[in-house]
Amino acid sequence: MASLAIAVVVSQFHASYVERELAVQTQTEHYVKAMEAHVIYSIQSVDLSLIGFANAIKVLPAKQSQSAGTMADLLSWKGSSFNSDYWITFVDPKGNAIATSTGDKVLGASYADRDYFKVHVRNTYPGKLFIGEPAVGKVSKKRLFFLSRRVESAKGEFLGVVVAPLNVDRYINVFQNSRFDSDISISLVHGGGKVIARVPNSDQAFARDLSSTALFDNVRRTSTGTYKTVSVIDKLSRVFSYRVIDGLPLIIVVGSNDDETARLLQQNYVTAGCGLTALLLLMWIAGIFSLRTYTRQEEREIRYRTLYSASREMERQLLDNEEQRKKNEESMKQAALLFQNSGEGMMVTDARGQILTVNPAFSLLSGYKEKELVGHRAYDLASSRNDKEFFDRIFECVSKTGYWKGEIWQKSKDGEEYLVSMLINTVHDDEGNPFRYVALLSDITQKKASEELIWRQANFDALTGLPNRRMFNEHLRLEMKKTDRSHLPMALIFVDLDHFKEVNDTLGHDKGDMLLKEVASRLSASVRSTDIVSRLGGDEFTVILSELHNAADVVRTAQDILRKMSTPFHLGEHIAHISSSIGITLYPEDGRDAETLIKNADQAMYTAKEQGRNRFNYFAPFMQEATHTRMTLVSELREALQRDQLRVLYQPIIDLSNGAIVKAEALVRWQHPSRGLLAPAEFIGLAESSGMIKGIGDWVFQQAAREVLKLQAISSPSFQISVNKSAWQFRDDGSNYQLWLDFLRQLKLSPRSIIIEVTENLLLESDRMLALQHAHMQIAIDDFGAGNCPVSVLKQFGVDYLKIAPGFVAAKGDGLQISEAIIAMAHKLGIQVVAEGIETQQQLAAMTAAGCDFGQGYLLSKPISGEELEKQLQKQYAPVGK
Ligand SMILES: Nc1nc2c(ncn2[C@@H]2O[C@H](COP(=O)(O)OP(=O)(O)OP(=O)(O)O)[C@@H](O)[C@H]2O)c(=O)[nH]1
Repeated sequence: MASLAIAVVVSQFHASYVERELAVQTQTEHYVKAMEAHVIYSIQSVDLSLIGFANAIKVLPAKQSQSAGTMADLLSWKGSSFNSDYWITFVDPKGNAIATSTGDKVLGASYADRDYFKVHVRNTYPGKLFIGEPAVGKVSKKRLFFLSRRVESAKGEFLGVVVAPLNVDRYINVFQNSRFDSDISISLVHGGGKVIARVPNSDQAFARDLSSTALFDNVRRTSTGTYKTVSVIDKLSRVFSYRVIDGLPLIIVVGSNDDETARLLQQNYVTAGCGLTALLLLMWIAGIFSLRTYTRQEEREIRYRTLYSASREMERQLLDNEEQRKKNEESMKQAALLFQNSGEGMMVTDARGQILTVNPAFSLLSGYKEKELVGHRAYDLASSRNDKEFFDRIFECVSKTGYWKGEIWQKSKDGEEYLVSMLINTVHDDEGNPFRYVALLSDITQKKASEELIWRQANFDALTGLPNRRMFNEHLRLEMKKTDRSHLPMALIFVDLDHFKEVNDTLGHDKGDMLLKEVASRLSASVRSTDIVSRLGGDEFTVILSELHNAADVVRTAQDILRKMSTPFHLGEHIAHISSSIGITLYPEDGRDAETLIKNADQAMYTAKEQGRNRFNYFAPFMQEATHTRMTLVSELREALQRDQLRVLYQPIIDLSNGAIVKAEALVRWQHPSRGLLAPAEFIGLAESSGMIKGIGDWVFQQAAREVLKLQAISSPSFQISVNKSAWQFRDDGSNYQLWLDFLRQLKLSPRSIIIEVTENLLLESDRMLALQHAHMQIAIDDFGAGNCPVSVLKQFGVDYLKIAPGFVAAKGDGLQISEAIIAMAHKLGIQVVAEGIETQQQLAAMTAAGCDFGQGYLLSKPISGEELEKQLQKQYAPVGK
């Protein structure tokens, strides 16, 4: 029983010993992990600053990276965030300290012999952090170890080394505070062998070389482990756990004093051997002891766990930090890459606006190389188009918000101005003062130009450059508002050219365009610079006379416009004579809104046309009625064709030699449901202006063709009907000639059955007349003598008939002589002549005597229906016997 009890006690104490040894090992391992986390964390945060500086120096212009002043500026910027644990020094390529973040005078101190400098000269750590051996600082006399990085220019040239000396006291304090047991030793050892920091005995241990101790025997075998040895520093036997920090030349070593374990074990064995008598007592004591041991162990266990979870937390933070560091490093690299390769121009200035650096895209944009710009004021690059107020506004905005975005005209090296969209951002120092301004620029000259073009096209008339209808509407509303404020009336003037289409018809569209341009400049010259001239379209212009002080100004302007429009227009080799009709309305007198004013001015203008053109008219309420009638008539005319209200009447044309009806002129009439039979003069103008003339013209042509078929059957195949074609129809694309010919072919009618009556002026539209001639339709010149057609043109176009204007036919004396001259001339040219408007026997006799070929007029016959004409022809051709 006793031996069993002893065996139980011994085995219990042995188990307790093993457990304790394991516990000591676990404890040291936890320490190692926790301390490692702390060291890595601290080194990485210092390294981030080094990377930041290396990158900042990299983008500095070459001259500045060698300037102690600039470097001191740059380092001192961050200086405030450093505590006394570390600082940063920039060492030039020769090893001389140039500047330091503490602002200390380090000039002259040479670090060329330091390992952390030499490795970077040899470039054995490209792009990597180097950790130098611990040493006492040359100037500070503190115990330090060193982190350093090589600094290169953007082109890879060696610019120097940034070094952060770290005060080892920082680690000593942390290690000291982490120890909850004075048995424990914690050391940070440099990979080269020298102790950086150790507790306890920090003074003795600093820079002590451990490269030939058991630690390095173990380290050379494996990067982490546990071993037992007597410390060379304090001569105590310890269980040491160590770990080489991943990727860094640093080793964390934690030792636990082994003496207490040995002593406990020995004591337990002796007690166990004291005999059976003491067994129960022993068991009781041992029970209490082991309870105490367990209690102590439990306490420790809790502390280990706490420490362990702290170390895990640190590990986690470390991982996060590592990620953050990588991200930061990456984003710094990307920022540098972006700066160099961005398509957008970038410029960095100091707080006073002096350029520090620009990127290649900026050089491309401005034409200046970086070195030509550094040190100059950013302001100097702006074009003189921007005035001082503009810059004042920018500075005010930047100083208030730190930010400005807008468009600004710049001037390139070769003097060319270009527009950029610019974004200015401020970089502040740690005290919140502006430190740098970063400007991003992109050239928007082209974009702006095309936007402007689009805007111009949308708002201005391409031919004259005047505001178009859209812009006019905007101006009108604005001017009305102005009037509301100033209480000075405004006049809206509509100007429409008289018979402008004849210019197009006779001289061609190009000359018409020239005339419109000239009209635009004459109108602009008739008004004040504050008045607005617009072109609404076609030959329709408007003038807004704003803020009128004197009502007489409107009349004066209208008269001036009338005079200027009736002054001959020199269009190349031609001279055109036109006039204009003007409508005037007043705001606010005649209408309160823009639509009403526009309608009023249009009505007044239309009345001026009706009253004989070349005049101006003020709007009066009765005009509304007239316009209303006109509008109604237009909509009724639209339906007239479908409702079969149009009629064609035929006025016989007599062969003056024998009195026979040999031809007829087709004349259209509108059988209006309430207004009776309307003559062409009452609706053809409307048909032309509303675009209905083509449909009506085609319909008349078809009616005439059908009728001539019947009339030829009754009389002779030579019977002809003439149809009038208005100038408007000739301006059409010409495709309807083909339709007409097709129609004649369908009816098996010769093209010669139809005569096309045109005015003299139309004859000048040569190509279309030739097309007609080609189609073998005959041509008659209507109202001959009223226009100014050169005789040579008649011959040139193979005109078949001249119709003498009724005015000459009716006239006696000179008028008769003119008719005789026309007849003689026509006959010489092989052209036959029709006398129009014969109303009396005398006129008939005179024309017959003058040798005129054909006659037409009320004396001979009024226009009659197709059936009536058929009857008359039947009578004329009835066999003589009947
Ligand atoms: N050359 C030219 N002609 C145009 C342009 N725009 C419209 N026109 C023509 O301008 C003419 C305007 O015709 P209207 O005002 O109806 O007729 P008008 O001959 O001036 O006769 P009234 O106004 O009744 O005196 C039409 O023949 C259009 O084809 C243009 O840009 N250039």
